[in-house]
Amino acid sequence: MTDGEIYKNERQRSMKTLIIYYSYGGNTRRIAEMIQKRTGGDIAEIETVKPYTGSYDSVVNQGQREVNSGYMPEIQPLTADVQKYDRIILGSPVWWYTFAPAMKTFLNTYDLSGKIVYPFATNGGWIGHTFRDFEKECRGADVRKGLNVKFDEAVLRTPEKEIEAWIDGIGM
Ligand SMILES: Cc1cc2nc3c(=O)[nH]c(=O)nc-3n(C[C@H](O)[C@H](O)[C@H](O)COP(=O)(O)O)c2cc1C
Repeated sequence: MTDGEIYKNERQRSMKTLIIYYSYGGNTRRIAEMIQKRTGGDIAEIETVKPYTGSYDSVVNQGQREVNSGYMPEIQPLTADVQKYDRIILGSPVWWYTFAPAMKTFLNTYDLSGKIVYPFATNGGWIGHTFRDFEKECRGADVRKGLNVKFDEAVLRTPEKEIEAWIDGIGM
């Protein structure tokens, strides 16, 4: 290894990483916890002040209205101090081809400039413009290649090996 490579590795190891996720049905939480187990990073959940209630179909319809209008639901204050971390792993379900409105609120409330961001999105196979939107909304951050995690309802379809390879690429 060259001195430059050693320096880079050391720097990467000393960086502090926070996993931040929103999950309505539990799929994104499952992946966030998988990442947390493998990396030992800290973890924080984005929660809306007013929970989504009613049937799945009514939430799907409400989500469509919210995404189309750019609505940002109020969220609880995050339990972690984002400013203490150099790297942020951001997870959201895909809602109508982008991240969930609660993630939009988060990105418009917290400043991620100067940080390295690794996004992941769970979805049923229609990711749309989710990763482009992460790049746009994480203003001033260095947004790295995202991970697309496919589920059929609660059944994980993306091979765990693929998820693990992405996590290992973060280099913690
Ligand atoms: C409001 C709503 C909109 C959704 N829109 C999409 C979509 O555009 N594309 C897609 O592939 N899946 C879509 N889904 C499915 C979810 O992205 C998928 O089930 C995800 O894994 C759920 O994550 P969670 O359990 O963490 O909430 C939608 C689900 C909901 C509730």
